Amino acid sequence: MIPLYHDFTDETVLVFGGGSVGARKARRFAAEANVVVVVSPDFVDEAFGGAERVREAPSPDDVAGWIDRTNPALVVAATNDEAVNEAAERAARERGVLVNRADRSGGRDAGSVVVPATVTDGDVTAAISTGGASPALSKHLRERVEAELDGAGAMAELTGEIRETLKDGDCSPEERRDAVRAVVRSSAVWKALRTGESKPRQEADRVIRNTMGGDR
Ligand SMILES: C[C@@]1(CC(=O)O)c2cc3[nH]c(cc4nc(cc5[nH]c(cc(n2)[C@H]1CCC(=O)O)[C@@](C)(CC(=O)O)[C@@H]5CCC(=O)O)C(CC(=O)O)=C4CCC(=O)O)c(CCC(=O)O)c3CC(=O)O
Ligand SMILES: NC(=O)C1=CN([C@@H]2O[C@H](COP(=O)(O)OP(=O)(O)OC[C@H]3O[C@@H](n4cnc5c(N)ncnc54)[C@H](O)[C@@H]3O)[C@@H](O)[C@H]2O)C=CC1
Repeated sequence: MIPLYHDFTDETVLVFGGGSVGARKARRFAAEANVVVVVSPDFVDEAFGGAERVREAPSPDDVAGWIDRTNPALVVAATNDEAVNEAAERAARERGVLVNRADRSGGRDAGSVVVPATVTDGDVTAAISTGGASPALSKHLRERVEAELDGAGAMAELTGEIRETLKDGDCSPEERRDAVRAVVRSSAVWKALRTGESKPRQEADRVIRNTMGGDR
């Protein structure tokens, strides 16, 4: 499997199953997707991220109709009824719609989607999957990576600005690459971004001056 980031901004996500797994996936996708619809005969007492909840218990034969009516980019099969999850997977696949089986780890068909554990800081996103082998490990590693990514969003923003400034200047692409590499490696810049004790841009400019001066 190859991780690819998918933009759901203008898309619909259709979730079957209103248990805690359906709720977690609904919250995840409602943070970005235009519309998230959860179809289930009952709903656990948890947040669904503002998703639309439809109280129905579709039979395996009914599932395709829901996909046709809502026209989703992704179907999440998160019921505790294997036949319904199976039908959702089949109907989605027949229509060329992405499908996430929450009740399956191994034996995936081509085109299936795994929801990874995710850490986000600003525009920076890290995703962790164990190929389905151990979701608990994905969660544990996500918690560890969270600390590592602290300040990464601000670092992306700062070095994004620096790249633009250097592109407008008269340095060569090699000099620009070395300067940006030095900034992202600088513990002084990271510290400034994380603590606010000094000005990140000033720290970065100091690092760049040293780099441009050949002091590497
Ligand atoms: C294949 C996959 C399909 C998919 O859902 O996409 C899948 C499948 C299954 N999960 C199961 C169990 C658990 N899942 C979690 C947690 C998460 N599960 C997530 C993803 C995935 N889970 C995909 C693979 C990801 C990968 O490759 O690693 C995360 C990362 C993302 C998310 O769901 O948002 C989220 C952590 C989010 C976070 O915190 O960051 C916990 C931990 C807990 O609850 O504390 C447990 C209990 C402990 C355990 O069993 O490990 C079971 C058994 C059910 C049973 O026994 O009945 C199955 C089905 C099976 O194994 O057959
Ligand atoms: N991917 C993951 O992270 C995890 C996956 N699982 C798997 O996902 C499945 C769901 O887990 P939970 O939410 O904990 O289960 P749950 O039993 O709490 O919830 C299942 C939901 O599906 C609903 N449902 C039943 N028939 C339906 C139908 N015909 N149409 C629509 N909804 C229907 C139920 O009413 C219930 O709301 C489990 O079968 C389990 O194998 C479990 C834990 C974690």
